[in-house]
Amino acid sequence: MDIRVKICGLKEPAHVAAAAEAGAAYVGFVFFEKSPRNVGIAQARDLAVEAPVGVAKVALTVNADDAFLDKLVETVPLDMLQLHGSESPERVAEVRTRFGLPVMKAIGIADAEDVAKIDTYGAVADQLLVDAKPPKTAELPGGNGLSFDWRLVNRKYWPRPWMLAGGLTADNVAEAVKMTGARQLDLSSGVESAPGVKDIGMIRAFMKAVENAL
Ligand SMILES: O=C(O)c1ccccc1NCC(=O)[C@H](O)[C@H](O)COP(=O)(O)O
Repeated sequence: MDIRVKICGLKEPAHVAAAAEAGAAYVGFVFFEKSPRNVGIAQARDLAVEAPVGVAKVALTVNADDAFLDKLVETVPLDMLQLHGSESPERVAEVRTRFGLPVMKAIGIADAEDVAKIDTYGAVADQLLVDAKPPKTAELPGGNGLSFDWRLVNRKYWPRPWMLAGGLTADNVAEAVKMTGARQLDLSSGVESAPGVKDIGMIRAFMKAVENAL
């Protein structure tokens, strides 16, 4: 079984193309103004329209309201919405119904109590993103290049497809897959030469490391 990879925080068509060419199944666009990876709706539209056929285009939003999501889904050809804020299970269900796209809910993990939340969101989301919980001092609610203790999700089963995220790199991905059993992975910082600056060589190296991880 192949591992499916999502490369998040892409801002340039060449990086979207390189991710797809290297075998990424998903590409992610970040809508969060404080992020060095932030894109506007018009920019995301151009990236999505030019994306190679077959790669799934995911929009990452943080506690977005209906007006923003209306504009987003009307303008950008998307395959999935990723909710990366403190959206409640009720809000996840509402977004799923209202916008007619599969919804992936990110859950930040620092301890076993956080792991229990995955079951709650598993009842309402199409996919789950199991990510490191951001430190209280972090500016960003995700994309901080930090891993959590992978033993917390070792041999867990959830009734929804899930992705492992948080601090993945070409150097640690084999161990991450071995410890967690993840079959989908999501990363951003691990393929960047500086915050928000994707590196095609690092994208290729990560995808190669994933191929060798199984
Ligand atoms: O990447 C951002 O800047 C960002 C901003 C606001 C919310 C979430 C954000 N990123 C989430 C991700 O890119 C990934 O889902 C994940 O957290 C992995 O990030 P990384 O640890 O950098 O590989």
